Amino acid sequence: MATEESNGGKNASSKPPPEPSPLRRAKYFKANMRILVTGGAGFIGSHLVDKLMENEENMVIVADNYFTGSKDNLRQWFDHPRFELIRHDITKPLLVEVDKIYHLACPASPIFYKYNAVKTIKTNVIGTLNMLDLLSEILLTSTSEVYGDPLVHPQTEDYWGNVNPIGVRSCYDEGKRVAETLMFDYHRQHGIGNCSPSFIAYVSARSILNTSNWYNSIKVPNCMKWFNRNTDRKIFNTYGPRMNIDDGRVVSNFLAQAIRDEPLSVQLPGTQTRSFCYVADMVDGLIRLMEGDNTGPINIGNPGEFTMLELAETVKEMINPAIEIIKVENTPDDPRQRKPDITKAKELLGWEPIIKLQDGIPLMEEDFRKRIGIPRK
Ligand SMILES: NC(=O)c1ccc[n+]([C@@H]2O[C@H](COP(=O)([O-])OP(=O)(O)OC[C@H]3O[C@@H](n4cnc5c(N)ncnc54)[C@H](O)[C@@H]3O)[C@@H](O)[C@H]2O)c1
Ligand SMILES: O=c1ccn([C@@H]2O[C@H](COP(=O)(O)OP(=O)(O)O[C@H]3OC[C@@H](O)[C@H](O)[C@H]3O)[C@@H](O)[C@H]2O)c(=O)[nH]1
Repeated sequence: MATEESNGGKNASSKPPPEPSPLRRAKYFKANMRILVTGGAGFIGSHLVDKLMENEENMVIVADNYFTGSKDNLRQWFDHPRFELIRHDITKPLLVEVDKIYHLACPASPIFYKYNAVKTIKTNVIGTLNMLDLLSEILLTSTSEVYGDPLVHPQTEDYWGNVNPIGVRSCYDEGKRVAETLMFDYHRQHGIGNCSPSFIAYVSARSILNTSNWYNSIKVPNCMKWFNRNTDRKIFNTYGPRMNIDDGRVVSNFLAQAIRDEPLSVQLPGTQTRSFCYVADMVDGLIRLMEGDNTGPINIGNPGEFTMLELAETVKEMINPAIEIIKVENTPDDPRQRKPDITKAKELLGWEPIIKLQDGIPLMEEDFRKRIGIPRK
């Protein structure tokens, strides 16, 4: 240890401050904004990664357990020096130092989220806690399902919803509601305002000290508060290329059925409505929210509203006019209507969707035909 004596009697404080390391000027040191995308191997996540990778200042880390996602969706980035892929289940803590988190990990198709309901709710609750404990700016992709079977139409962000807490969909919609609560409790308790880059050293220190136990056992210093600008976004039904062909959601089901010459299965009564947003519009909205100063929640979705029968007619007309439309049993608690009020997104983010359903379906059809292996006749 340097003493006054070993310093030749000089007071250490009279020394000039050390020069910053020359590494600070190195390309990757100064340029990169480290961004974690949980669920980045999934449908929306992989499109988000593509967009984030376009910015040379971003280093993108994906954490995914591949339950509904696939490495194939990220193949184009495997050897890229600004990209990392980690097989990781977010119900377990993850030690990474990042500046921003897009927190998407969660099965989104009703078939898959009901398959292991306990795991789904753990992903939403424990997984979100684990991500919040990284003390970074974080954006949660919540869902229009938090409005349940809505009694307010179209849905505004201040509507509290009409959700069955013990139904088969609860693992997802109640799970996301708890995730939203956690986001806002962390925000109120530990965080206000924007991320300040000058405090990055504290983020680094955290991962050495280990995450949640350390975090829970100390009084969070004021500087930590700057990191926790949590943003919450309620996503409405999204569609586009790279959806799992057997995903089970309505647009992917109808497209795959139409391409395979199978009848379109409209679940009863067929008059229930949804609003469909093309994935590129969705990704644009997510990035705008993260880059802006708003906390949310903010609805992101396309307000164009269709009954499922109308959707089936549209797909039939555009892809395969010869196929039949049949009615099949529905599942419990299916919301009867859903349409976002996007006034807040327009005013605060300058965002609104630009791709109409009629323009988005052919883009998705092209991708599905390639993967199913049935070209257009
Ligand atoms: N697509 C939509 O219409 C829609 C609508 C509302 C909200 N959202 C939300 O957007 C997000 C992405 O949806 P998507 O349509 O891309 O779904 P997706 O199923 O294609 O992607 C989810 C990804 O999360 C991963 N994942 C699931 N559980 C995980 C866990 N425990 N640990 C790590 N990774 C895990 C999956 O493997 C997958 O890659 C989800 O949070 C979903 O709730 C989607
Ligand atoms: O083959 C099908 C599949 C679904 N449907 C109907 O289509 C409607 C939409 O069903 P989906 O399974 O695509 O999606 P849901 O709107 O029920 O849930 C979705 O909501 C938003 C997101 O959080 C999730 O992506 C998903 O949970 C429902 O009314 C369903 O009954 C059909 O008519 N036929």
